[in-house]
Amino acid sequence: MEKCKSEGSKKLQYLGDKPVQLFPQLFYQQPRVLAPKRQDVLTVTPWLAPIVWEGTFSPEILDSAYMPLNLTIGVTAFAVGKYTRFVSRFLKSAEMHFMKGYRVNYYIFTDNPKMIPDVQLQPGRRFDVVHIKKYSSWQEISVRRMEAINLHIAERSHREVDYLFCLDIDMVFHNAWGAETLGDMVAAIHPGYFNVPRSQFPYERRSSSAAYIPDGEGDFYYGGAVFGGLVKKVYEFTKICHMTILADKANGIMAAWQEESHLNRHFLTHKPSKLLSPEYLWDDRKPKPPEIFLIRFSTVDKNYQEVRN
Ligand SMILES: CC(=O)N[C@H]1[C@@H](OP(=O)(O)OP(=O)(O)OC[C@H]2O[C@@H](n3ccc(=O)[nH]c3=O)[C@H](O)[C@@H]2O)O[C@H](CO)[C@H](O)[C@@H]1O
Ligand SMILES: [Mn+2]
Repeated sequence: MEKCKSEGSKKLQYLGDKPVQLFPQLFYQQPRVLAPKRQDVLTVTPWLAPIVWEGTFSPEILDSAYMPLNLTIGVTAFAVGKYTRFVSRFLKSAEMHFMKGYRVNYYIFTDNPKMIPDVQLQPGRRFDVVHIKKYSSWQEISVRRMEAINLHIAERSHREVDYLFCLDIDMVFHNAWGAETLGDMVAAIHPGYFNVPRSQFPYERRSSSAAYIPDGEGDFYYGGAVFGGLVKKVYEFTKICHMTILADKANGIMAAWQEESHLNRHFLTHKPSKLLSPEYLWDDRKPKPPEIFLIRFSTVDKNYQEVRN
């Protein structure tokens, strides 16, 4: 009661006659209804989710809307076994390009906290090491991320972040990744399949799997290395993916591309509200087509055999 009273007695300050500037003045080109910025790529899905491409958005306008919200953006990344070697490059490049000017919490999940390097972070940014067990196969390590992220959101990160991105660690940021990526539920188009008929998507094709997608269905092929959204949405999403993964496990099935197959199955019926173009999930081994103006986040070339054993 006392506390309420003393807070209630705070007076509003008189600020003089200066008009309060609700919207800071910004100068930018008028958007033109009949002159779309990109005509060479799809910029909106049939369910009206934007597809984010360089040239379609203004970082200044977006920052003027999102900065005042004082958001904290979370990142989960797993470094289990030999994948600890990727942490330093990942974090250093993220400090240069990922959500610059925003508060960021990195959550690095590992079986070996001693191997996580101490990377110098910008003010307002921090990282937490989350100790997890190591599963014996790389498939199990990859697929169990859904469960671990889901538990971590419930226990901790739901209180600490507004948005959460779940990223592969064998990746490097090369260019800006900003507020244009924020959305309720965000998926990324896989760099290997943006120009491929859906009959050739590597969806799980066995009807006995909970990740099954029959021929003739599907929108895009999304990568498992990048997804995110409002922390509550990511909680629900990871919960469902973990459940369908467990259902497969009970039947002795591992989907063709592990959790990526389950993610694709889920996004077929629960359409993401925003899509990231392959600028946000690239693969350095691929030649860059002219539609990709810049690469923001890309895989590190690695020796699969060596690093997974
Ligand atoms: C570009 C892209 O969409 N990549 C997906 C693709 O894999 P990748 O071939 O990129 O798989 P990967 O070897 O990078 O494994 C996925 C992630 O799991 C973690 N990890 C994996 C193994 C291990 O021993 N220790 C460890 O920490 C690590 O964070 C890694 O980045 O297929 C995988 C499932 O098969 C995932 O869906 C990846 O997201
Ligand atoms: Mn990867």
